[in-house]
Amino acid sequence: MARQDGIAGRRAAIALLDRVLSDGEALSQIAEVPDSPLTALAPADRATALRLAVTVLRHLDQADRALSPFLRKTPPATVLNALRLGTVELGVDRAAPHGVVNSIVSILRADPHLAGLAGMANAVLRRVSEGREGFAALPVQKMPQWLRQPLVHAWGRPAVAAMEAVQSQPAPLDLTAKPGMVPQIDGLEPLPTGSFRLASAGQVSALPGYAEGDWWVQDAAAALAMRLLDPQAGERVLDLCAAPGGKTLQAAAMGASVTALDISGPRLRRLQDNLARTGLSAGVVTADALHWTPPEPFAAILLDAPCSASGTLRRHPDLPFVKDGSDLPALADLQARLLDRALGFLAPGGRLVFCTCSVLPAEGEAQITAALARHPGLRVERPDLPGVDPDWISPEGGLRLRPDHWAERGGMDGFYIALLRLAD
Ligand SMILES: C[S@@+](CC[C@H](N)C(=O)[O-])C[C@H]1O[C@@H](n2cnc3c(N)ncnc32)[C@H](O)[C@@H]1O
Repeated sequence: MARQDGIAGRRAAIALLDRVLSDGEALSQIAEVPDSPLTALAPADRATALRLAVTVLRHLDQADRALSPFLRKTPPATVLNALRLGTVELGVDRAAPHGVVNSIVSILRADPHLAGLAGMANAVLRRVSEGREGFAALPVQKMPQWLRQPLVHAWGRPAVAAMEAVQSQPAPLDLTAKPGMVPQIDGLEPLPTGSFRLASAGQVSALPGYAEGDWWVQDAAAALAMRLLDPQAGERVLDLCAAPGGKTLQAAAMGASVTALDISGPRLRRLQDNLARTGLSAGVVTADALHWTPPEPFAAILLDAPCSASGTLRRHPDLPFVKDGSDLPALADLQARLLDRALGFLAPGGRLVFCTCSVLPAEGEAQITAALARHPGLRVERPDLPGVDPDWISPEGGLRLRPDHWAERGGMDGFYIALLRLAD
C-alpha cells in the first residue's frame, strides 16, 4: 500500500489499540495473524504503527487524564483510541499539532460509522494541544493491581515506582556479541556485564555487523543467565525452552556443543534462522521437555522456563492490558515440573541455571526455595560475575534483576537467575 502522509501508520496503530484494549490480543499475536492491521502495510508504516501503538500503551493512563476534561461522555472505543493516539503524539512525541490533528480527523472522517464524531475529535485534540506542556507532569502509569500488589509486597512502593518510571520509557537496544568481538556501531555503550547498549535502535538489520552475524539482540539481564552457567569449549550443554535462541547462540559462540530444545516448531524456526545468520551451530530438538529424555545426562543445563514475562513490560507494554494474572498458578506449577524434570537430566555434580523473565518472586525466589526443599543435596551457588552488583543477590543465592537496576542508563529487563549444583 502506498504511504499517505502518516495516515496508514496511524490508522493501523488505532486498529492495533482496538485489538489490544477491546479484544485482549497481544501485539505479538496480532502481528502474526493474516487479518492483522499490519498486513499489506509498507515496512515504514508498519514500524510507525507498532511504535505509535506501543507508545500509547505506555502512556494510556496519562492520555486518559489529559483527555478527560474535554470529553463529556466516553466516545466509542475506536474514537477514544484515535484521541489517545493524538494526545500521546502531542504530549509525548511532541509532534506538530497541525499534522496530528488533521490525520486523526481524516481517519475518522473516512469511516462512515465514525465520521459524525470527527468534529468533536478536532475540537478535543486542539484543546489537548493547547495544554500539552502539562503532559510530562502527569503521574507515570502504574502496573495493574494483580502485578503491582505482589511487587509492592516483595520490593516496597519506592522500588515499584522506580520500575514504573523505567517502564514508561522505550527500552534501549542491548546486543550480545561473539566472544572477543566489539561491534563497531556509533554510540554503542559497553556495559559492565559484557553486553553492549544503544540508547535507541532504528532498523536493527541495517546496523554494522548484523548481516555478518557478529552479534544478536538480547537484553543485558537475559545475557547473564548463560554467563552464569559458563559453558566450556566442547562441553555438552542442554538449553531447555531455548527458542528463539538468544542463550543458545551465547553457548554455541562460547564453543559449547549445544542441544536446544523447545516445544514450539515456529519459534525453533526463528532459532534456526538466528543460528544461520550468526554461522553458529546447535542440535535442535522439537519436544515437550516434560516428556523428552536425553540420550545421556548433561553436566550443564539452562532452563529458561515459560513465565508471566512480567519483567519485559517496557518492551511489551500491551501485557498489562491482555493479562489478568489468572495464569500465574498454572505457570508456577509448570515451572516447578520443568525444573524437577531438568534436574533429572543432570549428571551427578552437574549444574543447572534456572531463569525466568519475571519480576514476581513466585516465579523466581520461591521456585528455588521450594526446589531446595524437594531435592536434598541440591544447593545454590552464589553468582560472581563481572558487573553484577552484590546487592542484586537475594537471600537464597539467586540473582534478582529488576527494571529499575541501572535506571540511570536505561534500566534492564526484570529477570531471576539461579545457579543450582547437584551433589556428586
Ligand atoms: C522464555 S521463552 C525462552 C527464550 C529463550 N530461552 C531465549 O533465550 O531466546 C520460553 C520458551 O519455553 C517454551 N516452552 C514452553 N513449555 C515448554 C515445554 N513443556 N517444553 C519445552 N519448551 C517449552 C516456549 O515455546 C518458549 O519458547
